[in-house]
Amino acid sequence: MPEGGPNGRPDGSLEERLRALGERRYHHRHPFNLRMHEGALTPDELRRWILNRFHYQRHIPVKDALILARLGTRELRRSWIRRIHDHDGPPALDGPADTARGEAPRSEGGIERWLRLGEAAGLDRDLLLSGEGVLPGVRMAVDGYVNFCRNATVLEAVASSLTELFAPDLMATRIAAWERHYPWVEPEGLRYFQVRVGQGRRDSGEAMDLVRAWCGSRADEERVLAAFTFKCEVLWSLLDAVEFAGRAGAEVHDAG
Ligand SMILES: O=C(O)c1cc(C(=O)O)c2c(n1)C(=O)C(=O)c1cc(C(=O)O)[nH]c1-2
Repeated sequence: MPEGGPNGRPDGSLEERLRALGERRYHHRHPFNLRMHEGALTPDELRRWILNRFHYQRHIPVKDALILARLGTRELRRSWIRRIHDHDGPPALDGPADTARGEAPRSEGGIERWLRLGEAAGLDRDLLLSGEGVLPGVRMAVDGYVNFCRNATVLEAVASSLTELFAPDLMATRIAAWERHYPWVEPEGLRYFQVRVGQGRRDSGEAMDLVRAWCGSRADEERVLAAFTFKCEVLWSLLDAVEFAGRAGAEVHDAG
């Protein structure tokens, strides 16, 4: 695990470099997102995005568990574990009784809210849970992210979450665009994004503090920027796959 400690450079510099990189490479610029915001997506395209993004969502707590296992102190683990609860829902205090019925508890968490987003757009939760219709390129992108968090240094793994510096603003744009252009999606479905705006700000702030404290050299900063770039490419590839499926061969891999 990297040593903590100040890096002797102005605090803003690394964050400024990350923000400049994200301005160019984050998926807010992807043509699929631009079409989403303009209101140009068909219902099938929007549903395809929701279904494929669910594959990403359900792997976020998996990659966070991989990071958690590699954090070296109680304090860091106590803080990071919150991310898993945010997605999977709060801990099941009554233990196995909660899951003895063989079904996941329905207490709220991001995964449950995403399933409700699917339902609000007309997608059955069992379809999302089945994984049917997830595009090959999306599987590759998500595998890439999980494996990165498994194999890279913990500094790089945490740095790869820093795309979340940009997610809250993108989600605010998305909420406004969906209310305006896709009123057929029941408003309850937007709750995932409404809750996530605050969580994303908090999580990216926490990750930025850790990365700043752990960067001991210019070479570390370059590793952080490379990890961030890699994650931008994960998000970009995911949307490439969704976009392309709409143009060719959609019937092969499409849920509908
Ligand atoms: O909808 C989006 O544009 C978007 C982007 C990102 C991101 O930038 O990684 C995340 C999320 N959403 C998200 O919902 C989420 O829970 C999340 C966790 C993480 C992460 O890397 O730990 N990124 C993101």
